[in-house]
Amino acid sequence: MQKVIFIGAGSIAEALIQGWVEQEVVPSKQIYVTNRFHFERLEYLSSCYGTQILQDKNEIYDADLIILAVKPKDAKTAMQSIRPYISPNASILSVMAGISINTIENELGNRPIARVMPNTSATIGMSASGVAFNQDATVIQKQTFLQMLEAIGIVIEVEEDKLHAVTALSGSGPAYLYYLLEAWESVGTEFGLSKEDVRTLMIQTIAGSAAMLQSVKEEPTILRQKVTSPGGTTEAGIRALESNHFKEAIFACIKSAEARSRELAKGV
Ligand SMILES: NC(=O)C1=CN([C@@H]2O[C@H](COP(=O)(O)OP(=O)(O)OC[C@H]3O[C@@H](n4cnc5c(N)ncnc54)[C@H](OP(=O)(O)O)[C@@H]3O)[C@@H](O)[C@H]2O)C=CC1
Ligand SMILES: O=C(O)[C@@H]1CCC=N1
Repeated sequence: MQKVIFIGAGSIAEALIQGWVEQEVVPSKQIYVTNRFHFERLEYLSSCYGTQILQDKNEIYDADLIILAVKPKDAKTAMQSIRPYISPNASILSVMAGISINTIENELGNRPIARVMPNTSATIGMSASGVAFNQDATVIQKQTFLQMLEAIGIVIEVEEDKLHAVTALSGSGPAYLYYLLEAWESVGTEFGLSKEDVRTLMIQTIAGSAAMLQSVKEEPTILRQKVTSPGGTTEAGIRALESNHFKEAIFACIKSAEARSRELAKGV
């Protein structure tokens, strides 16, 4: 990629920029960023990562790749604002939740489009991303998109409709784990442990459990059974989760997020 332009320079844009710059996927001098009002943010990104600030929309014309990274509610205005300046040769990578490939084609014309759902762990090369392509993306262009996404973590290709579920699971997923850690810290400190000690223990517990799932290839149910001694502490804990409707809460969480992604697609 010679010239990459981010339309929207918020949280996920920073995660992608940091991942791509550190993994040397795109040299920082070839990455341009723009926002609507928040120009200090553009200066912050330049100072941290060496990215360029888009000074004039005419600079969009020779971009090879446009990254759409604005909130879904701002999607149409953002696309309409760049439409007169995009060259027919530019490809699009959109990370906007819910915004369909069809909507992007209607606004920006038929061209290669990757609709991607990454997560903020892209910052450290650990994103879990889903991607769907439009029909204009050639095999070579898909490979290029996939290489960019593999540089910031793992990626799976899915049918576009399944991106709503990917968004609810892995797109939002880091927030659920951070929320869990917040709860563990609250209860751990009730027992007199320091917040720092609880954090140290539980971050390693999350990392160790994830590494076990990746390396030993056993079902989560089996791994759970290996922790759960009959009549022991884990059994008591799991029973409390069940009586407090843990599974129902998780189902409600993912289904609400998936439904919200579908609403965003309709502009609700
Ligand atoms: N955060 C996350 O974990 C993830 C987010 N996403 C998706 O990424 C998108 C961005 O999310 P996030 O980074 O969190 O949002 P942020 O609010 O952090 O960033 C959005 C940015 O878009 C800019 N913007 C808005 N309108 C325009 C416009 N017309 N032209 C140029 N820039 C504009 C805003 O600038 P200003 O402040 O100046 O208005 C802001 O900096 C969303 O669609 C979200 O669904 C996908 C995966 C994960
Ligand atoms: O909360 C959101 O809408 C975005 C999409 C996935 C993560 N953040």
